[in-house]
Amino acid sequence: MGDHAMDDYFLCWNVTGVGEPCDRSLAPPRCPQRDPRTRASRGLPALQESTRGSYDTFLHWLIPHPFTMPVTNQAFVTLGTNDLYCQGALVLGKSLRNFETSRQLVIMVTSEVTSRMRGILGKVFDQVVEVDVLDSADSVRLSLLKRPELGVTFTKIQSWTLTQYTKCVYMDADTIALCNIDELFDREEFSAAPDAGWPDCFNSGVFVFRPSLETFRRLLKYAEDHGSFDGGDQGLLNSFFSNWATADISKHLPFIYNLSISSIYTYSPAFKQFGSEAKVVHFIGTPKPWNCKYNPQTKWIVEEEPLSGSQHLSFLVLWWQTYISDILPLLKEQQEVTGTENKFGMIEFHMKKTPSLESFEEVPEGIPDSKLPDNSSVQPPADVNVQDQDLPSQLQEQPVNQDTIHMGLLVQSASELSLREAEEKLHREEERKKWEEGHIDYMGRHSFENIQKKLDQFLQ
Ligand SMILES: O=c1ccn([C@@H]2O[C@H](COP(=O)(O)OP(=O)(O)O[C@H]3O[C@H](CO)[C@@H](O)[C@H](O)[C@H]3O)[C@@H](O)[C@H]2O)c(=O)[nH]1
Ligand SMILES: [Mn+2]
Repeated sequence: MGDHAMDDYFLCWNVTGVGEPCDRSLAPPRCPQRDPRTRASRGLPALQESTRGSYDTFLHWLIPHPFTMPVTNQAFVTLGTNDLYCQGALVLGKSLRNFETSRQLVIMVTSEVTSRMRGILGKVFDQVVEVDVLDSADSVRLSLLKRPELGVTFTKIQSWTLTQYTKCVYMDADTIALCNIDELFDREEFSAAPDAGWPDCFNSGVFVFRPSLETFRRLLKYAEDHGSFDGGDQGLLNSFFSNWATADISKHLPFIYNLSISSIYTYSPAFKQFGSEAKVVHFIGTPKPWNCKYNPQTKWIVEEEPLSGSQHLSFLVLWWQTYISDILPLLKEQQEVTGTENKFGMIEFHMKKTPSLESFEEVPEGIPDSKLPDNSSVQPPADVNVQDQDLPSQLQEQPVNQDTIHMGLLVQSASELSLREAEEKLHREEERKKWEEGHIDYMGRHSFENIQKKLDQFLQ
């Protein structure tokens, strides 16, 4: 346990008696756990009067609580080099917030991330830090992995420059937390979980590290001298922290902190046995959740090619439910702040088939509960064969947030959601606007050759 959190923890332990961990239900008033509205929205029972009046409660009100006291010198860190990956980062950030992390949330972005997206990221993350793109430019090795885009993941090593923090947990933008995972800060650099494909290597989607300019410099030098055996950051980091596999078992994070989605079907008995203990799911490889299509009516993934099993799909659905209940409202807020004429314009971009917008301008008051979207469970539609008991417990209950119901209704009326199409459409609109405003990229996208190519494609 690190730094400030340590003192607070011991204070609490001394007061409540050694051996008796703090009772979260007795947290001080500023703890959202005590707020009846938060409790109701998360499906928690209301606190009983008797627990409020006890001597212990009184002491807890006076003494900082270990679970809610912010630890400002430690952070969860993620990376988004474009608006699509940032959508993933938003879901990750919100999942950490929903489970009341006491650590700071930081996202590193690169120049390609739009100001619109940075504004939204600022609502979830404590810090949005611009970093330079580092690219391994190692197309030969990356093509072995069939993922040419992963060279850009070298940018991840910029995490070591965040020296305002003493310890950090890096998490890929394609991960989601299923519970509070602050205990990861008890670990030391360099801790990570085994990679499902080659368990003597760690997976670089979740790791504990200590920012240091010296380590950053050494990593850069190592990259220059040796490159990366897989072309991405994972190869580089595994070579750099090469004694991870053998030196210190405490630096092996349990697999449940980085449950690779692929292992659900490559070792399904293990998933059956241990899946309910999962704390972080990692949507490694493809497709990423934001590249899948989601149908809000059936509350299930639209399968264009058969995907890998219903448990896999359940996690994708969980991602989408978090997106719909926690991220879409932020997009709407942002829209209102920036005062764009079309109130639901941005939402429209997130729908494949959008019914007429007028019908959503006002959501009628007093809609019976039965008509409200039921976000309370992640279940496949009737024709999808999955046994309830096969699903991890986290997937069987999803909090309903009263504030998101309007948005839920909006989204429920769309037949399919696709973030990729949404972003592409938005990008095209922005390009058109730039062109109309006279910002023409004569040397690049709008060069004569490119325009000629487009015309040829069109005329074919
Ligand atoms: O265009 C991109 C690509 C990646 N990322 C970031 O880099 C991370 C890693 O990329 P991802 O597509 O998630 O890679 P994985 O499918 O998880 O593949 C593996 O291989 C990568 C390259 O070595 C490692 O970075 C991953 O941690 C490892 O799980 C993402 O989550 C993002 O945070 C971007 O921001 N933009
Ligand atoms: Mn990843």
